[in-house]
Amino acid sequence: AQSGEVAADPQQYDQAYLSPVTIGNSELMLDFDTGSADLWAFSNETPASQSQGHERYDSATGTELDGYSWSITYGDQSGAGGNVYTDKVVVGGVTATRQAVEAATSVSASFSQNIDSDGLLGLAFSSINTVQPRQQTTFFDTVRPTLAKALFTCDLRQGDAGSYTFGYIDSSKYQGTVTYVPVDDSQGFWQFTAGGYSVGGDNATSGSVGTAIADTGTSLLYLPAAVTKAYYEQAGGRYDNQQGGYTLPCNGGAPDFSVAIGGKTFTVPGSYIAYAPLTTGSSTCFGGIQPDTGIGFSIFGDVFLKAVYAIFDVSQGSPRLGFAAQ
Ligand SMILES: N#Cc1c(N)n[nH]c1N1CCCC1
Repeated sequence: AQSGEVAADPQQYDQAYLSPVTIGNSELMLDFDTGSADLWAFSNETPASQSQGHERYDSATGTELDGYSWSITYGDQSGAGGNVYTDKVVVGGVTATRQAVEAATSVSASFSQNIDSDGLLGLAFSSINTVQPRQQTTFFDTVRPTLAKALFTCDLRQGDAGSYTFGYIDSSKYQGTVTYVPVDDSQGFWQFTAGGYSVGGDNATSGSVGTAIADTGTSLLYLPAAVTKAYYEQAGGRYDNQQGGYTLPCNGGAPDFSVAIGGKTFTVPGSYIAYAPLTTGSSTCFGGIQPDTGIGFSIFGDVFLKAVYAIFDVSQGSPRLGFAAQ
């Protein structure tokens, strides 16, 4: 049975985390994304004008799936599309011998400009993979029958290298016990229900967050508008229409944010919520908590995930998420 571990290296401000993946004879840095289900890469088929500075997958090592294509648009309106091959993919020593690899023939500007990232490795459910005419499986779903345990874990850190593991839980990476909650995979996401919250450690947990997804591909923590408003009232923040979100002082006074999941409380340090200065040297920061208005559910992105050890587990038949304090 296979198991393995791969580093998750943070980009500036922990905007995304990138991990080394070998595809055929190419080694690329991919953004592991539990919020999508396509494994795609810059490739020899991506126009040079769009791929300056990126490592590229050389599809010569793959077997083309004739007549297959893919096209994806993310919530931030970025996107990519192209052709499909099968090839050998290795992540932290875990090998998928015939993994669907989606070679980009076109990528949107934000992908071209982010030269650290050579593509994405989707870890949501394969039901939302975009390959046509026949949907393909994610790397996790491809290797799952060969794994020691049918799960992967995520240990993201603030401003430091974290890791993903496949096939095993590393108990040295968390403190205390793991709290598991059921996952509703009907929309293809790692969707769960979050409970009451509190700001700044005041134990009067109020309200309830509700339906949420665990999404490593999203930088911030998107919460219901009322919860977000309550946080910034205590944090001394304000909604800045020009910035398109809440901002707050960078000065280290931001209160912690706590949320109950499975009856256990998990806390995001205030320092994670003073996310990044509006511009270099500014004493006003863009907030790491933003309203989830229009999304349809809350998104527990990297701002939350780097405060916990997360276990994405399908070993029990129906899927579940495990959280433990880091
Ligand atoms: N928007 C968005 C988004 C998301 N909710 N999960 N992953 C995302 N992206 C991965 C690369 C670009 C955006």
